[in-house]
Amino acid sequence: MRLHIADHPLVAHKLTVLRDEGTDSPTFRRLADELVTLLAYEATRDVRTTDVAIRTPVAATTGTRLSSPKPLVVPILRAGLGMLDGMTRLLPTAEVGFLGLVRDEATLQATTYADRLPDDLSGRQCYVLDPMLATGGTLATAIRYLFDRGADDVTALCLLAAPEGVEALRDAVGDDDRVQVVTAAVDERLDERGYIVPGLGDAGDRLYGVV
Ligand SMILES: O=P(O)(O)OC[C@H]1O[C@H](OP(=O)(O)OP(=O)(O)O)[C@H](O)[C@@H]1O
Ligand SMILES: O=c1cc[nH]c(=O)[nH]1
Ligand SMILES: [Mg+2]
Repeated sequence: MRLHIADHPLVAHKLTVLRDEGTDSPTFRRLADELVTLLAYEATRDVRTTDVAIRTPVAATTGTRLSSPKPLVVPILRAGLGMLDGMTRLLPTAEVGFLGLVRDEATLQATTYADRLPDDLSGRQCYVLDPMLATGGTLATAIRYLFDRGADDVTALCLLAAPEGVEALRDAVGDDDRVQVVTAAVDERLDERGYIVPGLGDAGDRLYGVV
């Protein structure tokens, strides 16, 4: 598994406002959207492209366009939805599949409650959107789903990760280079409730309200 931590002052600035408990929901949504666009720039570095012949007003030249089949973007409901617009702004031709997972706050086990993905993902590059990589259970389940359906590679975009979650994911996927995690930061640790410290709290609640 490859891990990329976006190291950029704009990312650090936006993340700081996102973490602040005084940041209201509309601002949180806007910043999550902006941050994912910055992460998407790094996350799509290996997106497949094809050469294409074009003419500029001056000369003939060879350009680049995204290859087929189209990339698949998979937001993990609920909180991953807050990253979808920012991602599709950069990848407007991508298709979108949905996975709904919720973590039991007592056992920290993730269960799947929604699956609207194509059955066959052979040849597809997949981009999973989930703001929080905490224990890693949710992301490990999502990645397994995608590979079980034949995905070629899976890149996860996370706003924040815990070291424990990164290690757990490494244990789950091993040295499989087809898996990449791109995150704005790896924080200090998980607390006893499985929350990222210092983190930003419950991403879904901050985006959409407490359930
Ligand atoms: O790494 P893990 O320990 O599995 O935890 C991370 C998951 O927890 C949160 O989802 P939550 O279960 O709160 O659902 P929500 O997005 O609907 O709020 C978060 O959005 C991740 O999906
Ligand atoms: O810190 C955390 C951990 C899991 N899920 C969240 O939304 N936040
Ligand atoms: Mg939540």
